[in-house]
Amino acid sequence: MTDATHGDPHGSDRSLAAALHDLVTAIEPITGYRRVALRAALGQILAEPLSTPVSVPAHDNSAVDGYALRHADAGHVRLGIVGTAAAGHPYPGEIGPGECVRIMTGAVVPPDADAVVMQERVTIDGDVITPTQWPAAGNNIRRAGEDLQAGDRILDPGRRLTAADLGVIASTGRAELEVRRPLRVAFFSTGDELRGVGEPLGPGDIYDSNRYSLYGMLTNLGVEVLDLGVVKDEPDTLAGALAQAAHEADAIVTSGGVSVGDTDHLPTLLERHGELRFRSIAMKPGRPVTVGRFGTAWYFGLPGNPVSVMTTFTQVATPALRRLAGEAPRPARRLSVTTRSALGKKPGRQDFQRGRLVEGADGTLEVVSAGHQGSGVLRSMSEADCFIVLPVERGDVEAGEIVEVEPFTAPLVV
Ligand SMILES: Nc1nc2c(c(=O)[nH]1)N[C@H]1C(S)=C(S)[C@@H](COP(=O)(O)OP(=O)(O)OC[C@H]3O[C@@H](n4cnc5c(N)ncnc54)[C@H](O)[C@@H]3O)O[C@H]1N2
Ligand code: MOO
Repeated sequence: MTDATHGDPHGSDRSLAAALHDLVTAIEPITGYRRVALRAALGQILAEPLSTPVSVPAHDNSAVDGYALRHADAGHVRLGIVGTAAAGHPYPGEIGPGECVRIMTGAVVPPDADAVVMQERVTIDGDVITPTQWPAAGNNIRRAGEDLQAGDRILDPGRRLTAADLGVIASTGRAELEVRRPLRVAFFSTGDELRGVGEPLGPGDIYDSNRYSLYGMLTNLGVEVLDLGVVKDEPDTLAGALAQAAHEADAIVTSGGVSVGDTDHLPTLLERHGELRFRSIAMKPGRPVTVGRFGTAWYFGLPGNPVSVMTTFTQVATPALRRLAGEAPRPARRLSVTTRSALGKKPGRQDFQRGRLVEGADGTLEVVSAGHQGSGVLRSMSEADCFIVLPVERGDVEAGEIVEVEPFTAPLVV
């Protein structure tokens, strides 16, 4: 058959950046909010501005175990210990000239003291110390409010809360907060060749790996997942699965069936029963990525090749799902590093090659290729820790050239 018969839906590929900009602009975040206990907010999206009613720390306190003293006493050889301050047990009295207070890390610094000497810097004789090295005024004192000042805005709505955020919020005494309801994402694999793990394979069959990598990426994104299994390459069956998914979820992610073969029905179904926004991007792998809407649900049709699924999920679906979930924009972090490997590249598409960051001879970061770059070689993803992002117009890259990398991230660790 000729091109005239088939046409070329990829003929005028758009850049990923332009397509994403239009897509993210078109997406309105879901609504729906709930009040949750602090721990339940981990990985959820904050829906209110958070300010702190208290300063953190609340008081000037000691950074070390030692002795709180008056800096004006710097000439004194000997200081009498008049009391003790421990965390949670402030010293209630006053400190006069030539006096000091035994103080533990975290204890409130008595109002008369203006420096703390570490206990390793004194000699002790009964109730008397002799500093062997005088601290400068203010030394070893953590000032009230040096972390947060009462009234400070600490977090903005749209933030997906991390472990560090939970700690910061707890430090202000807050027990409950308002978060957005989680995004609900239905996903399924398409393909007559697919078998579930644990099943025997017939001739030409393969195991459905995409539903596992998708499950992992969706879960790491912090959304609620609805696994609709494997759907046959049959238009009515696919239309039924899409209708069910659109009914039950805010977004649908599928793998396979978006290219131009006789069993690739999804773009046509989207045109007929939904709204097709685009079905091709100048990216590799993942060119036939297909995006649109079914009913009220946003639809992401990821090309079936296992590496294409993971690449288009991170580069296309992730920013869109984040926006839909109500998360504030978070541009991918890219770094310029030297490539130790030569990289094959044809001009025409933006490449997302798989790489591994390594330490160069002078301690700087370098990247090596994660091996065979075929879009079916999933091992290259699992061995990689970054994408090597090569611009559309670039050709081959020689070892020693500077390239951009995008490290894979574990979003909820800190
Ligand atoms: N004539 C053309 N053919 C192809 C083009 C093109 O432009 N013109 N584009 C190629 C590109 S690029 C890609 S990517 C693929 C995408 O194809 P589909 O999305 O239609 O995916 P399938 O054909 O269904 O599958 C592709 C490949 O991946 C395997 N697969 C599918 N699902 C799974 C799964 N759940 N787990 C593991 N492996 C899966 C499938 O068996 C195929 O080998 O189209 C090119 N063709
Ligand atoms: O875009 Mo396809 O993903 O090159 O294999």
